[in-house]
Amino acid sequence: MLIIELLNLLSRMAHSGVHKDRGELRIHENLDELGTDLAEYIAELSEASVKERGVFTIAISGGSLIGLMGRLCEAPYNKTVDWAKWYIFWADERVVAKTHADSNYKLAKDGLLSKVPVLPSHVNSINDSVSAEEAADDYEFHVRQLVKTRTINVSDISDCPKFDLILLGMGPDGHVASLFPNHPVLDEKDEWVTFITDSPKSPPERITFTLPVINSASNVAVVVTGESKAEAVHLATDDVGADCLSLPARLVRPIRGKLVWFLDKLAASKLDGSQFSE
Ligand SMILES: O=C1O[C@H](COP(=O)(O)O)[C@@H](O)[C@H](O)[C@H]1O
Repeated sequence: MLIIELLNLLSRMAHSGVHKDRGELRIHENLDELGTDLAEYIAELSEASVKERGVFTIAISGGSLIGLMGRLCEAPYNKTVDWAKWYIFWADERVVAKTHADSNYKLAKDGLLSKVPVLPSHVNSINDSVSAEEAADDYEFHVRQLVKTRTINVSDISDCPKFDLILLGMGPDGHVASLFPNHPVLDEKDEWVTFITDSPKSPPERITFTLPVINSASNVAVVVTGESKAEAVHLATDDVGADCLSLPARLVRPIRGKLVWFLDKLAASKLDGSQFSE
């Protein structure tokens, strides 16, 4: 068993690298390998957090990420992960009913949460019966209560929540959570959760964690697949011109935490390539 784990690790390391402060890049041959590595990564962080603090606070996103987390619902993880210790949050949510096809909650419920024994009271979804502004305020208030009781850890350098793990996807335009290119919310410094009513991607009304919260997490993973996102991956992680420095995905830089990019070969196809060894 140990030898197999070592071989797996070596094969993974052959396609990974660390790019200065823009994080670790893990490049996978296909979606299957990416899904396996992602499940193992999440399970390891869960185990470490539960050991250290008795809980695991994880914020998820919507989109393709949820399907890529599917391995967690299978053996061994469905049995070995301490699901009762998980507290689940959303890094962003669309302001629609929880039963709506666009709801990130519904996506996660159908694809993941209904298949594992998480406690319903630990699933921290948004209030879907109020305006976007109120939903953001409510969600921030709720997160503040859980920081006060230290269910969610607190940053060592600010009053920000320090989630054990924030999982992000990325759009072809470089957006993460519901932080879109050139949007004023990228400059938000005080709020933990904010709202937008003009999302360039439907639906227009959303709430989102702000960059200070994302960058205060202990661990952030950005999970990106497909050729349509290759250019944005390059702009977010390679040495590029000053005009790309404000791409939302490039602004993800945990201050004290660890950043890992999970990529398939297609998403990695436009990387400069000099920063990782084959
Ligand atoms: O609208 C959103 O898009 C991003 C990216 O989605 P993907 O399907 O291209 O992976 C997602 O991470 C975010 O949570 C969602 O609201």
